[in-house]
Parts: sequence; C-alpha cells; structure tokens
Amino acid sequence: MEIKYKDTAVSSKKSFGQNFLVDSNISRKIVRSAEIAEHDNVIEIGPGFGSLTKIISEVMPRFTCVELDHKLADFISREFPNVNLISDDFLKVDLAKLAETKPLTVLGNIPYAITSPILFKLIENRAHIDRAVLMMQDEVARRLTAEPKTKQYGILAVQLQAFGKPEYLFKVPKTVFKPRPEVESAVVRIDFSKPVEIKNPSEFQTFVRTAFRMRRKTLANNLKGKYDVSALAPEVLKKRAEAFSVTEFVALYEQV
Ligand SMILES: C[S@@+](CC[C@H](N)C(=O)[O-])C[C@H]1O[C@@H](n2cnc3c(N)ncnc32)[C@H](O)[C@@H]1O
Repeated sequence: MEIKYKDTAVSSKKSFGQNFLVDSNISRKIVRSAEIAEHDNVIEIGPGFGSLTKIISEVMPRFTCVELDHKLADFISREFPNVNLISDDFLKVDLAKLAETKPLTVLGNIPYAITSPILFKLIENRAHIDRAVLMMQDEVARRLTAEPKTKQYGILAVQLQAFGKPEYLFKVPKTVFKPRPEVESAVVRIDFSKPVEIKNPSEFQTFVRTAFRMRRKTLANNLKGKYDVSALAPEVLKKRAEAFSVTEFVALYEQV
C-alpha cells in the first residue's frame, strides 16, 4: 500500500514495520506518558512521517531521531530541521555516545518485527537510559509486564523486570494506523532510572534463558549439567521457572 504525506510517498514495507499512526490524540497521549521536559535528552526510534516527532518538537527544540528508511529520513530532516537525524538502523546506534551529556529518554512507535532486539538493546544500555515509552504489539506488552505463574510470564518479563520497571499503560486499536496492522498494540513505559544490582548481568540473562529453556520442565531438568544446583533445595528444583518471582530468580542465580 502506498502511503503519501505532503511530498513524500512510501510503499509501506512490512519488513520495516511501517504502520503509521494517524490519530494525533494517541500521539499526544504517548508523548505525554514520557513526561518529557525541555532539558531531557530524547531519542525517537522510527519517526516515519513524524506523528510523534511533531508533538515532541513542541516540547523541545532539539532531539535525536533514528530512521532506517532513507525516504522517511529525508522527509524528517526537511520537516524538522532542528532534529539530529540519524539515517540508520537503531540496533546499530551507539547509545552510550548519545548519552554522554545525560541519560536518554527513548520514545517510539517501534517496528514490531524487531521488538525483542530493541528491548535487549535497551537492557544492555540501561546505564545510559532513564526511561522508555514504546508502542508495541499488545501481546508483547503483556509479556513484559506479566506476573509469575501466568502463561505470559517468561524470559522477557524476568529480564525487563530485573533490570527496569515496565508498566503497561494503555491499549491502542488497529483503526488508528495506516495501513492497519494485523495485531493489537499497546504502550509500555519502562523506568531504568533505579538500576538493580545483579552481579554479572549477562550471566544472569543466560541463567534466565536456561531456566526457561523448556517451559514444561522443572528447574532441575533445565539447569542439569549446566549449573551446580547442589545449594538449591529439592522442593525448589521441582518447580518450573514460571513459578519464581523476579526477586526469587535473582536469589536463585546467586546460589548456583
Ligand atoms: C510502526 S512505524 C512508526 C512510524 C511513526 N513513528 C508513527 O508512529 O507513525 C515504524 C518506523 O520505524 C522505521 N524503522 C524500521 N526499522 C527500523 C530500524 N531498524 N531502525 C530505525 N527505524 C526503523 C520504519 O521505517 C517506520 O518509520
């Protein structure tokens, strides 16, 4: 489907997750949720035709946008000459460098196909991020914020909740996008401002992935041969990974 706005037309690319938000009330609600102030260091992922960019620019004169589609990047730099436009893949951008003066506030109606890589990049760079407000697929938003012992609770929930504080804000209907996506959307806010102390965070991430390797299996089965579980009680080992809260997960990791 060709989407045209002002002098720019793109044939919406599914692989780039190009579903453009066409309801300015929702754009305003998303930007408001980030509570940005003029002195914040804001970065927007995938500005597209600028539905969020326009609202952000009403609050602050200068911020950064990262857009992979060259046509749209050109459009943004013409429409918003004060924006620091990076015409590249967000996954390749050096966030530490952009956060040299101040931790970042990340905003975006993100391409759904790369939601997980984006979230893992944010976790990895959490020291350089204050908060993020992101629109994503509703199902993923529910997984990030899921409670233990539910179907949605898994690797993403434990990692996001261990390193940040994700909060499900509101659902967004398909009807406010052009073209309409096949899935429902939702907006999530993740607070990274109070970092949790976990020794060797990347090993913790591997531990979480290993514990959830086969969801139906017990912790004993999933950790067998990979970790020394002798310090864990037999009744703990009999449970499945989904039974443990994030705090319990950190405690388990410190005992293996
Ligand atoms: C869901 S659309 C949102 C566009 C706009 N923010 C809106 O709300 O209407 C996602 C945007 O991200 C861009 N995009 C896709 N992959 C990207 C990547 N790896 N890095 C940066 N931008 C990307 C797309 O070209 C598109 O403009």
